[in-house]
Amino acid sequence: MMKMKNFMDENFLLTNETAVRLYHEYAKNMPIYDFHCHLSPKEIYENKRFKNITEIWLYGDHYKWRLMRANGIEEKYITGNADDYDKFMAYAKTIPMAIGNPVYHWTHLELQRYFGIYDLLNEETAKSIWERANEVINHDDFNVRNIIKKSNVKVIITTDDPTDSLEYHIKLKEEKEFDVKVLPAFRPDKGLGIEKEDFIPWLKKLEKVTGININNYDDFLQALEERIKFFHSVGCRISDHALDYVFYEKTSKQEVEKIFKKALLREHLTKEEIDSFKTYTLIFLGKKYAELKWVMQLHIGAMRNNNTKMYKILGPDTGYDSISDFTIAYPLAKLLDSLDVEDALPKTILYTLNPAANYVIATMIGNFQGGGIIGKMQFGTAWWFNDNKDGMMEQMKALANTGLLSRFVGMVTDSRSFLSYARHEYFRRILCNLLGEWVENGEAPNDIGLLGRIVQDISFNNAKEYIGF
Ligand SMILES: O=C(O)[C@@H](O)[C@H](O)[C@H](O)C(=O)CO
Repeated sequence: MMKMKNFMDENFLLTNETAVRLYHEYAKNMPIYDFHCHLSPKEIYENKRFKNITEIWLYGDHYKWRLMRANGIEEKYITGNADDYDKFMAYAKTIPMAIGNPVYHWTHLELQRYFGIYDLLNEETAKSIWERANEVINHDDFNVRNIIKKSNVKVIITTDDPTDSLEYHIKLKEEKEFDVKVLPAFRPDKGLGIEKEDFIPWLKKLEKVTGININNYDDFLQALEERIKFFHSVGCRISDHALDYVFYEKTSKQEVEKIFKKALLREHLTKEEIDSFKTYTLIFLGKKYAELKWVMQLHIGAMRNNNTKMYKILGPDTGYDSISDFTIAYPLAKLLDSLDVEDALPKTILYTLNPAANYVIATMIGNFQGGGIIGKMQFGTAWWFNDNKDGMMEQMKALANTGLLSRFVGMVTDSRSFLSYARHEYFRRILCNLLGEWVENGEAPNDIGLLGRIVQDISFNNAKEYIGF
């Protein structure tokens, strides 16, 4: 008779002795290097406190919002004006129905790690958990900076528009007593969105922060370069691009200059013109990133804001995105090759939202490794709809089957919630179990020292070496 494992105990997700050793002896106490998230540097600087568990959990997390909607919860209890206790009760009603979803695990991991609560969250336990969690939250020492330090986070890299003042990154950098590095990532999506309604208004913001009047494409590139230099001066060493589809159009600067002029006049642009602008501009930026030894992140394959009605009410990043199924291999190879052929391809992390493209990405990075840089090209961690047990396993197995899992820069929270650092624990448990299974099946040597080093490298060391700081 097989012995049933206890629910989410100290060996959660660890199914063999080697995995248990790898997690508890090597992974568990490694610090966190979270190089992609959407946390507010302002809230870190101001050392934000929270009024209750609803504010922490439900004010910004569209992962939870999607589950609540699927459970028939009315929007007023999700993003609407219901009171916080009623929102929490609605969430407590949803969680028991979310078994199998990573949010079910994350919810209970966060209750355990940050509140010492080991009960299951459901309608019966909700009132008690609300009271006990809020009692912890109401303590003076329950603030953003202590959450970060308790989570053993050493580096946080946020997601920042080129026109951002980076005011709070600069203020945090000047503070010596808070030894966690909070650094910006250069995310110029709005600068590549020439087809979007907010492109011209965004150019006005770019003009304002740079003092450069943008009357032509050269002015535009000069302004972008100014902001890259500014971000670099504040400690930025990484960029980030959301490529909802992968574009590539062979073009010339002269062609793009004409396209840019048309955009300034708000004239219609063809798909070919839009993609020519995006291609040339991304290649320009990639060269700048390479010059500064920055990392370039490409988040590929999201299909965003699919619900028109709700987008008009709630705006972007509110749980109405999904996976697109554009083919990416050819344009992505041409984009990367256009940089590589000029020895201007920066260290690059490729994320795919479509897991069907896992092996496209895993094999693509092998086309451009080299330059004496360990893991120059990276297959980014299972992203968004894939940051679950299956998705993480599949991404790591694809990487292992085609490249070097040992050189992987590992997990990111990619979150808007300060309690999401439990996702690193979740990932590390899955990683240790994967390696442990290989050992127990005789597919990997029982060399706990070697495997332990690989686990610690993937958990922290590789990202630190790859990005810096
Ligand atoms: O950076 C992105 O494009 C995504 O991470 C996006 O922000 C999404 O809302 C998210 O946070 C997924 O976890």
